[in-house]
This record gives sequence, structure tokens and C-alpha cells, in this order.
Amino acid sequence: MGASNQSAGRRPVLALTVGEPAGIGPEIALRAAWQRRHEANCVLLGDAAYLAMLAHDIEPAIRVSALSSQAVRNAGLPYFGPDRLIAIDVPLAAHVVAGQLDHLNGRSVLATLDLALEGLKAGWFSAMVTAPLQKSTINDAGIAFTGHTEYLALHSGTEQVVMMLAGVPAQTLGAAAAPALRVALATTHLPLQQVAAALSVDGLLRTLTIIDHDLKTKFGLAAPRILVCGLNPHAGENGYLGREEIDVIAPALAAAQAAGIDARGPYPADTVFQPKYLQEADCVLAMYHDQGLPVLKYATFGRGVNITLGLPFIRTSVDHGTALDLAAQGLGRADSGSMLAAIDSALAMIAASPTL
Ligand SMILES: NC(=O)C1=CN([C@@H]2O[C@H](COP(=O)(O)OP(=O)(O)OC[C@H]3O[C@@H](n4cnc5c(N)ncnc54)[C@H](O)[C@@H]3O)[C@@H](O)[C@H]2O)C=CC1
Ligand SMILES: NCC(=O)COP(=O)(O)O
Repeated sequence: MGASNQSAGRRPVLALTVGEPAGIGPEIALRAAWQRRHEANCVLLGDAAYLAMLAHDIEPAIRVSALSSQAVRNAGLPYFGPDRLIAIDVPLAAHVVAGQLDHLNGRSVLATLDLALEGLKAGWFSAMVTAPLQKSTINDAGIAFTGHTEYLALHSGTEQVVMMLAGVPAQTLGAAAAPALRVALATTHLPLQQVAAALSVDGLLRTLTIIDHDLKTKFGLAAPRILVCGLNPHAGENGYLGREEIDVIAPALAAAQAAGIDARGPYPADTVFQPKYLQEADCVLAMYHDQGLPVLKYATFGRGVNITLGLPFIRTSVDHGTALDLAAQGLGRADSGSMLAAIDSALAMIAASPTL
């Protein structure tokens, strides 16, 4: 999957799904794609007429040319220069009111992901970058959906993937070779009550194997160092505050170490995010969503990137959601920084893994 469509000298082609139409996704996708038009050929996947209208309102200089998906299927994706953005039309069912969700548009949002998957398989795109969607709207449209991460795994036939967010913390911004904070998750969008039961020795070993493999192949790290959090307070306090560290996490770590993976722990989650530990690490593996992501967002919000490891193609995304509150206030409120970072990360990963 993901055969490269690059020719010498051409900009990498990225599929940009524009996300929930009533949120800030279409605006930040247009702004970021235009800002990076000399570095990447960002092909927007969304309602082309809506995107052209929005582009004009953002900045009249932004030109959007529409293509139908059938035309691309028939003749391939034509190469365009940086004087315009391309939108492959995925029509919406209902008129968009900024800030107001409409479940009638849920299927169209999902269809943009399907088109990106099709295009990655067909070699139209080298990577996909996703703007935020509203998970509840897709469920309201009658389709069970927990997130891009799970959907892309399922629809690319990938048994297990790993969600990882990365960003450069504010205090090291601007420093030469500032190290990124990377936080991966052992479980993704799961009710908290189900987290402990979802952890297993085999599952954690697979997670550590995917992180180790992808940090080597997509990030160019020769020997990734992974610090692993415990699940319970004080990493279980020798079993007095829970046994998952003893029964599940430590055996998974031993198996990973035996396989040559530099994974250490389990560390109490409330101590591992100190500079003393982080400077010895390339990634921290948290056991669940709200154990790891608040730390990452506190340190890097607005510049962070969400990356799905383990997929047979490159997928990056923003570190934030649909921000309906901002969308409702009109254009120009949302920060496109994370979308730019998601594009830049995808480009860096393409450069680090040209065979993908
Ligand atoms: N990759 C994705 O598709 C993601 C989707 N979501 C979805 O987004 C929806 C809303 O989630 P919330 O928890 O409300 O988080 P949110 O990130 O949409 O909003 C939280 C706060 O951050 C602000 N904010 C978010 N993005 C911003 C930006 N680019 N510039 C300036 N301010 C920004 C918002 O105005 C709000 O005050 C949910 O349905 C959630 O599932 C959430 C995270 C990622
Ligand atoms: N908090 C991260 C998040 O919700 C993103 O999920 P996904 O849609 O990228 O799977």
C-alpha cells in the first residue's frame, strides 16, 4: 500500500481530509495547504464547492480546482504546480452551518477517509493528513465509530496500530535540535472502566514492537528508547495498589527486552514525565488516553502531531479537535499550527522512509 507517486523534483502528494465541515477542519486544512504549497502538493478531500467558497473567504488568492473522484480513478491524479490547490470532490449531504453539527454529513466525512485509503493504495498519495472530525456525528449518522486510528486500522487490514502524539515542548522551542516529546498509548478510545482488562502481555509486546519498528523506519532513530508507564498509582506500589504492573506490564517488558527492544519500566506515570527521565527517552508509552495526552497537550498544544504507527502507510493528524466554538465565531480564530506540523511531519516521514 502507499506506492509512491513521486517523480524526481516533484513535491510529495499528500491527501488532506478536511474533517467535520462545521468545525475548524476545512479552514485550517486550506490555510495550511496553501502555506505549504511549495513544499507539498496537498490534495484536499472534501466538498469541492464548499472548499472553493471557503478558500475565497479566507484569502481570494487561494485557488481551488475541483476534480471528481471518478476522473482520478479513470485517468490518475494529474500533477499540478503550486499556483493552486486541488480538491477531490466528496459532496456533503447538507448545507454547512459553522459550529452546528449535522449528522446528515457524517457519511460524507467518512467517505473522505475511504477515498484517502483508496488513493494510498492506488499510489495517488504518499501519505494522508487528517483534519479533526466529530466522532459523535458519525455515530449519530448510524455508523459505529471511535476514531480515525481504529477506522484506518480496520480498513487497511492492520491488526494492531499505536496512537502516538509528538511535539516540541514550549521551553525547548527554538533550541538547536530540540528533542520532541513523544507519547504513545497502549489503549486508545476506550471507556476508562475497560482499560485494565484491555491490557495483555501479548498486546503490550506488539505495541512495543510497533513503536520500536516505526521509530526506526519512519523517524530514522537507530536505537529507540521507550519508557513505559505503570497503570496504577506509584506503578502499583509492589502490588499493594494493583497487580497489572506485576502480572502484565513487567512480563511484556521482559519479552520486549529479550527481543532487543530498549524498553524500560514500569515507571509511575506521575514521575516519568520529568526532564531527568525524558532526556533518556525517545518515547513514553502511557497505558491509556488521559494518562499520556494531557501531559503532551500541556507541553505542546497547537504544535503537536498525532501519528498512527503500525499502518502500511503514513498518517498524521492534528493534536486538537473540531473546536466548534471557534468555528461558530467565524474565520480567523483557529490556529493552523498543528495542521502545519502534521504536514511537516508527514513530509519528514516520507523522506525517512522512501520505500513506504
Ligand atoms: N483528530 C481528530 O479527529 C480529533 C477529533 N477530536 C474530536 O473533536 C471534538 C471536540 O473535542 P474537544 O474535546 O472539544 O476538543 P477541541 O480540541 O475541539 O477543543 C478544546 C479547546 O481547544 C480549543 N482549540 C482546539 N483547536 C484549536 C485551534 N486549532 N486553535 C485554537 N484553539 C483551538 C477549542 O476552541 C476549545 O476551547 C470531539 O468530537 C472529539 O472526538 C478530538 C481530538 C482529535
Ligand atoms: N485525542 C486524540 C484523538 O481523539 C484523535 O483520534 P483519531 O481520530 O486520530 O483516532
